[in-house]
Amino acid sequence: MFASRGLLRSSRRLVGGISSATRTYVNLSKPSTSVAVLELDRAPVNSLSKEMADAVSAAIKEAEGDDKVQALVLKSSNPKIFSAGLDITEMNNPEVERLEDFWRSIQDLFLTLYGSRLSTVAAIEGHSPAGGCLLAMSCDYRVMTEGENFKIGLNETKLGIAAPYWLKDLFVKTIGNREAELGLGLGKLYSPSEALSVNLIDEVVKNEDVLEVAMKEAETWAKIPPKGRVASKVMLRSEMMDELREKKELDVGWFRDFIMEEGTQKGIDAYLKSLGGKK
Ligand SMILES: CCCC/C=C/CC(=O)SCCNC(=O)CCNC(=O)[C@H](O)C(C)(C)COP(=O)(O)OP(=O)(O)OC[C@H]1O[C@@H](n2cnc3c(N)ncnc32)[C@H](O)[C@@H]1OP(=O)(O)O
Repeated sequence: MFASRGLLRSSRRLVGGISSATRTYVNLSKPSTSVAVLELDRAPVNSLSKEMADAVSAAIKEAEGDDKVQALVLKSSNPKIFSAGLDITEMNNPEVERLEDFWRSIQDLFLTLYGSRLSTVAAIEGHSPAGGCLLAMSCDYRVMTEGENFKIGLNETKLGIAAPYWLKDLFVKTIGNREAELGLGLGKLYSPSEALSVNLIDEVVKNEDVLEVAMKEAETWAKIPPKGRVASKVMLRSEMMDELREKKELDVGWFRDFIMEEGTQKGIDAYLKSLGGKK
């Protein structure tokens, strides 16, 4: 067994170039010469606030800055929650300017992770709804921990919102049009075995094995000569990324208008209150 926590702690270093408040949201380590590990670490549920999204993007770029690193494992500090997706409080009664900046940070995170020169392996520990599923789908390979109560998928419609067009495109690319119609329309959250059966993930493993399996997979990808590997990734992914780069501000406007609608706000407010039954 890979001694994940000890190893991460011993090789942990801080991400440079970002504020000290932001640093606390991610841990970047390099347990082997060619593989870096990026741990999401924003309690309680690794939700993606603007600062969290910026921290993850910065950490990916930092890992890319090391020429020896060819692969990255994305994991969680919480064994039951990979990421609860976007921080819903960012969309609840927001200041317009902050809301727009938040969305730009989410777009940038997607472009950074999906377009990384590194081979990326998601070690999906537990729940991974919505934006969590976006992180996982942006990777090259997905390993998820077993446990039929864990869920992954795009449940946006259940919050009364819609996934942006580029997330819909990524979903279609990953699981095909028909399954995406069902998944998006119903806001379906898949158990690990269901997710495997529709190719949303690539492997289901025991909780205690997830990092070891993800590391092994990352080492396999890291051994592929980077020139051809990266060129293939660019061929497969650049069209979608170019389109988003071109339409970034249009997409910001769509997001802002959608979120600021009174009906959307009512839905988000009710959903947030229902979470944990505490708010
Ligand atoms: C047009 C717009 C397109 C925008 C696209 C949006 C994509 C998104 O990502 S929207 C976010 C969707 N995410 C979810 O629906 C997940 C919601 N969370 C959960 O289902 C559960 O929290 C969980 C299954 C992940 C974990 O369950 P658990 O029982 O362990 O924890 P909870 O008691 O529910 O939560 C603990 C704590 O955390 C707060 N919280 C949970 N998720 C979020 C979140 N996404 N953003 C902000 N805050 C979140 C929850 O309210 C609890 O807070 P309190 O302890 O203060 O009550």
